[in-house]
Amino acid sequence: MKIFTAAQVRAWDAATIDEQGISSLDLMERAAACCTEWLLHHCPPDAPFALFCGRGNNGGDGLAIVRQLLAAGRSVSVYVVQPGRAASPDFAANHTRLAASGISIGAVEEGAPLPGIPAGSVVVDALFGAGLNKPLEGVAAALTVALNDSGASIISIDLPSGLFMDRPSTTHAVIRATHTLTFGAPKLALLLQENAPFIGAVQVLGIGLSTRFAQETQSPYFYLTNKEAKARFRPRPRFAHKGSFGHLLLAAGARGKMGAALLAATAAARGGAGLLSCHIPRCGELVLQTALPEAMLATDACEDFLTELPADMDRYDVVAIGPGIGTSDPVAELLERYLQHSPGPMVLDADALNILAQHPYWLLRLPPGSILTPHPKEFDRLFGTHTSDFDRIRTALDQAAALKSAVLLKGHHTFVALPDGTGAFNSTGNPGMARGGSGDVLTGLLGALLAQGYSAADAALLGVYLHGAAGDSAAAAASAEAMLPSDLILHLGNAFRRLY
Ligand SMILES: NC(=O)C1=CN([C@@H]2O[C@H](COP(=O)(O)OP(=O)(O)OC[C@H]3O[C@@H](n4cnc5c(N)ncnc54)[C@H](O)[C@@H]3O)[C@@H](O)[C@H]2O)[C@@H](O)CC1
Ligand SMILES: Nc1ncnc2c1ncn2[C@@H]1O[C@H](COP(=O)(O)OP(=O)(O)O)[C@@H](O)[C@H]1O
Ligand SMILES: [K+]
Repeated sequence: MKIFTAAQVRAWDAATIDEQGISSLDLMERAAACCTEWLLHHCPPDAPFALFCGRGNNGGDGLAIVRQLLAAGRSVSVYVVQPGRAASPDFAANHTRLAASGISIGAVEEGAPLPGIPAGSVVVDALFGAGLNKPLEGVAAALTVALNDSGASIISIDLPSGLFMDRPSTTHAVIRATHTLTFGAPKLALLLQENAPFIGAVQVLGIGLSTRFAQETQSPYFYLTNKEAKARFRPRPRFAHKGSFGHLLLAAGARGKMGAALLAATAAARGGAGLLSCHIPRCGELVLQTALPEAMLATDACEDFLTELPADMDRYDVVAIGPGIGTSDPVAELLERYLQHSPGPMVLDADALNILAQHPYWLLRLPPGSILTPHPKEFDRLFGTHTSDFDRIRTALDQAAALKSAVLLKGHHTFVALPDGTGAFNSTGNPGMARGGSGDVLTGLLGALLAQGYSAADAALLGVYLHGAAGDSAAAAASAEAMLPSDLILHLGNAFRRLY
C-alpha cells in the first residue's frame, strides 16, 4: 500500500471526483459517513459528542458528521473555530445544511472563553487535516491545549489537528488523539515514532478513492502489509536439500550475553537456513550445543568473547554479527576482519553497529546486499544525531543507496530503507516486542533469509514483516504483557503460514 504526500492526497481526491463523476461535496459526505459509522460502533452508546470544526474541508467533514450523528439520534454539540474567517465551499455548503436543521452552532472566538466539555463526552477533532500550512496559533492552539487537558477521548478526523503530514510537528500544539480516523491510506506522519503522543490508534477508512490513481502514482514510501510480504515469499521447492538454503555463520555472544547468541541462533534455525554455524566464545559451547543441537559451532579460542576469524570462511554464504558481542578492542578488531573477509552479504546488529559508530569508514567495506538493523539510538550513533524521524528516514534512504544495502530503523512501524531509493513501514508487531532480545531474534531471521538467497531488499522486508507477525501471534497466545522474545521464535511458524 503506497503512502502519499499531502499534494498527492489532494490529487487523489481530485482524481476520484473526476473518475467517479461525483462532486467534492459527495466525497465529503462519503468520508463523513465512514467516520459516523465508526463513531457509532466504537463510542459508548450514551456518550454525548462534542465536535470542533475548522473552516476548511476537515471542518466540512465535521459538520457532515454532526448532521449524520443527529440523524442517528445522538446528542451532539458543535463549535466552529473563528467563524468569521473565509470558509471552503464544501464547508459552507455543509454549514447551510446543518443550520437549516435548527441546531445551535457554537463559536470559538479569539479572546472569548473556551467552551466547557461535559463529562463523558467524546470529542471529535475536525479543526485541520491535510491542509494545515502553519503551526496552530491563537485560539486554535489554546483550544487544542484545552482539549488535550480535558481528559476526554478525542477522535481526530483524518489527522490530529496541528500535525503536519510531511514535516515535523513536535515543537507546537497538536491534538493528542485517542484514535485517528484517516482516509484512504496511512500517512507518513502517522507512522513515525516521534508522533506517537498525538496519533493514538490509527484506523484507515476506505472511502472509495480511485484505485487507478493509487496504482499509477509513484511514491517512495509504502506500507508493508501481508500483500507486499506475500509477493516476495518463495515457498521451499519440493526437491530441495539442505544445500539449497545456504550456510549462515552467526557471530554472537560473550560471557553473560550468551542468551543473545542463543536467541539469534534459534531464530536463524527456524528462519529456514539450510546450515547454521555459530561463532561463539568457549563459555557458550555447552549452552548452545544443549539448547540448539541443530547448530554447528565454530568456537573461539577465547573463553569470554570473540577474538579470531573462524577457519575456512569460504564455507559460509552469509555472516550475521552483533548480538551480545560487546565493544572491546579485540572484538572491534575482529569485526574489521569480518568486514574484510566475509564471503557474502552480512547482517550487522547491536554491538557490531556500536563498533562501526566508532569507525564509520569501515562501512565502506560492507559487502553490497547487506542489512543494517539499528534502533533509533544505534542509528544516531552510526549516522549522526538527527532531530526528527523525517530526517532519519531520509538518511536511511541515502545510506541504503550508498551502501547498496538495506538499512532499518527499528520501532513500532520499523522503516526498511531499500537500495533502490524506496522505503517501507512495517504493519505488523506490537509493544509486547519491546523487550531485550527481540532484536536478536530479528538478526537471526534476517541472516537465515539472506542465506536462502533472498536479496537484501526482499530479506529485510520479509524478515521485518515475519518478525512482527510472529510477535502478533505470540501476543495473541500469551498477551503483550507476558510474551517473551523466545516466543517470537516459537510463533515464526504461524507467521510463515500467513504467507502461504
Ligand atoms: N478534497 C476532498 O474532496 C476531500 C477532503 N477531505 C477532508 O479535507 C481535508 C483537507 O481539507 P482542506 O484542504 O480544506 O484543509 P483543512 O481543512 O485541513 O484546513 C485548511 C484550511 O485552514 C487554513 N489553515 C491551515 N493551517 C492553518 C493554521 N495553522 N491556522 C489557521 N488556519 C490554517 C488553510 O488556509 C485552509 O483554509 C482532509 O484532511 C479531509 O479531512 C475529505 O472530506 C475527503 C474528501
Ligand atoms: N512497540 C513495538 N511495536 C512493534 N515492534 C516493536 C515494538 N517495540 C520493539 N519492537 C521490535 O522489537 C525489536 C527490538 O529490537 P532492539 O531494540 O534491537 O532490542 P534488543 O536488541 O534488545 O532485542 C525491533 O525489531 C522492534 O521493531
Ligand atoms: K483533524
